[in-house]
Amino acid sequence: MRIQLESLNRLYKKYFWYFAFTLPMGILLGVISMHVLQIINDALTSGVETIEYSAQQFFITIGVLLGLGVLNEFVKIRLVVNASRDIHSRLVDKVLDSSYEKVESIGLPKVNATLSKDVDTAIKFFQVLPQMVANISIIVCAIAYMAYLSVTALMYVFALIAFAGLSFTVIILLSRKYLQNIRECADTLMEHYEAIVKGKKELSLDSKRQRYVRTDIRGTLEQLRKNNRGALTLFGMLEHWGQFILFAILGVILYYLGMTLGLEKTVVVGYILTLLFILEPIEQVTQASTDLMEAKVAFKKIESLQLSDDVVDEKQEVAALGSNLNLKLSNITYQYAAQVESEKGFKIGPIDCEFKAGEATFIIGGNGSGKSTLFKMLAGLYSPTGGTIEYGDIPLETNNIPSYRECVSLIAADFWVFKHILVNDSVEDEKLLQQLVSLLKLDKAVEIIEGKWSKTTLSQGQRKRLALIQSYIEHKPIVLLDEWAADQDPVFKKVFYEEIVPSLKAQGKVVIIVSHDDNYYHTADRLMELRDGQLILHKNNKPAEITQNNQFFKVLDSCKE
Ligand SMILES: Nc1ncnc2c1ncn2[C@@H]1O[C@H](COP(=O)(O)OP(=O)(O)OP(=O)(O)O)[C@@H](O)[C@H]1O
Repeated sequence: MRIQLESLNRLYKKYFWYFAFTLPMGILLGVISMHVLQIINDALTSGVETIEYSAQQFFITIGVLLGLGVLNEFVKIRLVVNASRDIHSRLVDKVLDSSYEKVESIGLPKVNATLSKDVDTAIKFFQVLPQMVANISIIVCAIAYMAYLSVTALMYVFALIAFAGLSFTVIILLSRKYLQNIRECADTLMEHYEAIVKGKKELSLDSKRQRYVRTDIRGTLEQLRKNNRGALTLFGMLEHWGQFILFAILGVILYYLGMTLGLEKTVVVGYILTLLFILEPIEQVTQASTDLMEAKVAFKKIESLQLSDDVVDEKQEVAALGSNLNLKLSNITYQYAAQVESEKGFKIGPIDCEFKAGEATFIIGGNGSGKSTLFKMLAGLYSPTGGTIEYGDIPLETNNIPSYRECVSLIAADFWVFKHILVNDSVEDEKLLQQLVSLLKLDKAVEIIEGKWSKTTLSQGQRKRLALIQSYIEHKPIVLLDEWAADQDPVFKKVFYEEIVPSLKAQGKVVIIVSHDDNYYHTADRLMELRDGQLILHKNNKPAEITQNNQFFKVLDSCKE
């Protein structure tokens, strides 16, 4: 598949005027630099009309060179820093605007590697391109000057330059494979780093596993070393080969054209001076070609993630679909792609079921039975591969799924607590937030400072309580809780099942909970089981009426006063 470098084209368009300024300016600076060289050469060889005139020419020209060079530098710096910010922020937008399914399938290490490494490499494109154009223009001007001095000598120079150009191209093309491999190794290393940090506990307890992990990482590092060695050897060769060719040209001019064929002294000196002058620009151009190649590989990597290209209006709020509505699944299925070629991927469904507003359904099921998958579908994070989900009487489709998601509050097994607390700007909700914090015994563990939790590095049970508070004060009409109570003390389990869940029901919410707390199954309106992707009804209950005496209702009432 040929990957279009969309992000590069977009940046080209956005910064067209920067390029339109800096690239011709680079050429102009090249021409002026050569003029300086010409003044020096004239002063050295053919003599000058007056010393004053030549000196005046010289100092005015280098003054102009300084002024234009600084101006060009300002524009180049703006181009680089603005483009760098844009690539970073565009990539963040792409991750945010891509579907959950997409980001999940790419995986954290790849997203991390691209955000941290590729962007910085890609930005080299904007750093080196203007410099490269300026250097190329110096080289072109130098060639023109040499042609002016002697066309015959230039033919010899050209023959050697053509040979050098050909060899440069071959070397750069050879390096491409190494660069791609290096980039792949960076992804694998990110995965290893994630594993050794997240799996530190397991590794500390098992030296055999540590040995395996160490061997794996060393394998990747060895791959990286070999590819780095290959790429750096080629790049090093490129640099020295370029220098060698240049000295070879100097040798041909000095010994063959000058001393053997008797080329004029002014021409020989002019050639030698010019070639020495363009030594650095040539080195920079060769270095820049390797940087550009690396930048191109990084841009390709960014594009290959195939993250969303939609431009989402971030200020536009997505309206929720509505509340106090039933959630109905008709013939719903979800099929994962096969992990191994010979086996079929896991399939959930077909499921027919209605979750009523004001009712709590508990779902039980063994490991791998599909509970998390079902929750992701119910939350609108996965699109079912078959069947329809209706909220109220509205079938969920691509155009209304963002509005549906606004109705859902999910605490998944691998939940995340953001520091920023989303709470309505009302006295009642502010009070409710404070009450919830103290009811769930978090007031000693965490503070609320300027609308944020003071910290989120708490125990798993405490973090889950923070997540529950956030979920509660969001007032969303569908609440999905994946084994929320599993990490809680008996006292919090009791508050949860006997007070919080009844209060959510009383507010007319659809409440679905994955639970294995059989002591509290009687508090559910319905107990269902997921078995191999099939949802089976176990029993319908008539849970005891909510007593207005319960502690949580008192808390709610106190907030209303
Ligand atoms: N991203 C994925 N790609 C392919 N298959 C997957 C993916 N995620 C889960 N599965 C498969 O789907 C099946 C159900 O997984 P799911 O996580 O929904 O089960 P679960 O009931 O939540 O399990 P647990 O109680 O262990 O968390 C499993 O067999 C799992 O291997």
